[in-house]
Amino acid sequence: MPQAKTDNPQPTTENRQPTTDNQVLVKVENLSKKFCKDLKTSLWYGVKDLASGLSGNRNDRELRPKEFWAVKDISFELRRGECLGLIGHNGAGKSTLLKILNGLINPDAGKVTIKGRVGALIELGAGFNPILSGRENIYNNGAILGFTRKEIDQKVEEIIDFAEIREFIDMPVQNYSSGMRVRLGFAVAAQMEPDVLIIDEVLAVGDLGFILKCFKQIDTILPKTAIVFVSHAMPMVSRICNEIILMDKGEAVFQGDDVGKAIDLYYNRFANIEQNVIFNDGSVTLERIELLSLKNDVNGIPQIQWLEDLILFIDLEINSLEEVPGFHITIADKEQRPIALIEPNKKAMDIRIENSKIKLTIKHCNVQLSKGTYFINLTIAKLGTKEPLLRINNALSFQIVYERETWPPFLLNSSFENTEN
Ligand SMILES: Nc1ncnc2c1ncn2[C@@H]1O[C@H](COP(=O)(O)OP(=O)(O)OP(=O)(O)O)[C@@H](O)[C@H]1O
Repeated sequence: MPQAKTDNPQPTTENRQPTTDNQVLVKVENLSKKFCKDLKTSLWYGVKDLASGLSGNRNDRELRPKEFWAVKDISFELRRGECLGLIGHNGAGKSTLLKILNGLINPDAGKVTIKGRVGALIELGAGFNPILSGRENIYNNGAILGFTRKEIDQKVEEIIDFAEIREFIDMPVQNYSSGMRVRLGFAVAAQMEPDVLIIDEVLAVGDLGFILKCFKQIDTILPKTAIVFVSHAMPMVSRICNEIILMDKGEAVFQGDDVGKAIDLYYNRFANIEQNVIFNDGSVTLERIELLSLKNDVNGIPQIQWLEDLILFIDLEINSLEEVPGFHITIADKEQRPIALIEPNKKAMDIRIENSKIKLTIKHCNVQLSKGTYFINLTIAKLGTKEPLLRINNALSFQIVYERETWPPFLLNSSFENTEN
């Protein structure tokens, strides 16, 4: 049966390769892992596999009833200085892949070869003995990584300082908060100078101060380390990864160094978000919200070319209103973070009142939002107050089209024109 093979040299700092070394540290070849949806059937298959394994009659590449591929045919290589991001929706197979890399589970097909010392931060608290203190766990983990007691003695203070939990270091880990466990876990994994560092989701549990510290540490060790990083936080992925695999149902649906493109594909899955009326006091009804666009995508989402004008039409039916209301319009990005306000001023806004209707046209010239999907959130309030009449999130989604994939929300059209006096 194929095994996750970990080829660990004696973990001394002397045998580390120079940073310019192009040696492949993680090699994953056609890795597959299947699970069974039903425990009883799974146990039955286990017994059958054992018997057929003995007679050498096992077919690892076929699914039996109730089985599915959690990881299917994944291959990649990682060298020092490379950080691979694994992204995908819940259940895509990311953690299963990490667990195979870390030797926690065996694959059904394929092979993993890892060279050097592996630091892993896979599940919150995994790898820690809950009844031992933080300090004792540092020694345990260090020993598992192959360090001698003397070597750990030299590192332990650095680890405690990095984790910033000195006050609690002699308390049993089971009494730590989740953030404290992550701090200790990352400090051990990253400060032990691993050749390969495997990080699952858990970083998100840390507070911002600690996350920034982790980024700094990752930047420091990356030239000497190969990193595999799983996260749903795309800003984190884009910040540290230079390779990416987008997984879906265990398979790599996108793989390469175009991190922005993979993130865009990931988000496209969630582009069709429905309008969400948050508040409506009944005084106005939204009849139409539309963008002037020449093209729609396959899902009917209007598209605007980068640097084109954004022209927005809003028609309201007045039910009971004494004066023209104020319009507050925000643009949110794919993660629903508000990234821009459209402040309708007299020049860019045209308001017409026809019978019982308000027709508003807003024009914003030369849109410099970068390629991707955005959402318009609309609040209509009494003029000069914040008292809302109607609030709708995702009133409209639209796409900016451009050939360049960029992660930041703005791609500014910089030029030296008009800078000279
Ligand atoms: N031990 C197991 N037995 C049976 N099924 C399992 C087992 N471990 C994981 N699975 C299944 O394998 C699939 C992949 O799970 P995995 O945890 O790898 O996904 P993931 O991409 O890490 O998801 P998330 O983003 O939610 O963490 C899921 O359908 C999950 O239910």
